[in-house]
Amino acid sequence: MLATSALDDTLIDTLAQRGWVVSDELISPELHHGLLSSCRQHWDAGDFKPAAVGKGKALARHPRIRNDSIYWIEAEQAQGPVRQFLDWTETLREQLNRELFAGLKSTEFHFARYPQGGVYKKHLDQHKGQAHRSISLVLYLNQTWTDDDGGQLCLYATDDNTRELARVLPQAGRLVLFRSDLVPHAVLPCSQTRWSLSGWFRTDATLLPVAPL
Ligand SMILES: O=C(O)CCC(=O)C(=O)O
Ligand SMILES: [Fe+2]
Repeated sequence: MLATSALDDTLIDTLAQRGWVVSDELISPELHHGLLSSCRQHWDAGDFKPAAVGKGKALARHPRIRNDSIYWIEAEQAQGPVRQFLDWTETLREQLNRELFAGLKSTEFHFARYPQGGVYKKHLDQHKGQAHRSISLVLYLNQTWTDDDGGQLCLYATDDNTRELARVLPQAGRLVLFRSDLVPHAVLPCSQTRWSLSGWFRTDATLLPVAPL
């Protein structure tokens, strides 16, 4: 398998029609191992910060809503597996623009670490009144994960956010794409440290100087 693959027609159609899609085939084991190493190096270097919720003046830590820590990837300095991943997301952005929606202009990605007991309560990734985040991407990095470890990503219906559509186990190399504006989702409590790489395809070209989610 190549280190990374393009989305095939089925994945593209599913994303277009259903608003979310899961694939275990897009990122090679070598690449997600490399990303996990890089993620852990940033953790060991003390680069992660507790994640906040909200925006602008309302931005604050709410550990009962989410208690992960994140490290925003600096694209200009990215090397090795991170560079390879970011280059792939550029190809993906072009593919999504070509085959689905025009107008994805930029991306942003962070590593995330949920401690034991980590959660992220139900939310949408698009801030109210700000349509910049269009497609969300999550790639799971733990090498082993079983049902007993919890930490599933729960996806809910757009028209009824109490109706659960799927529970995605955060297994190594599994990648989820979903509409940031339409798919409510939550991270269920996990019982081992949970590592991931997540980010957004945006419809604006440059990031506003605000702290993201
Ligand atoms: O890690 C996940 O499964 C989802 C994380 C999430 O919802 C977010 O960072 O906005
Ligand atoms: Fe989210």
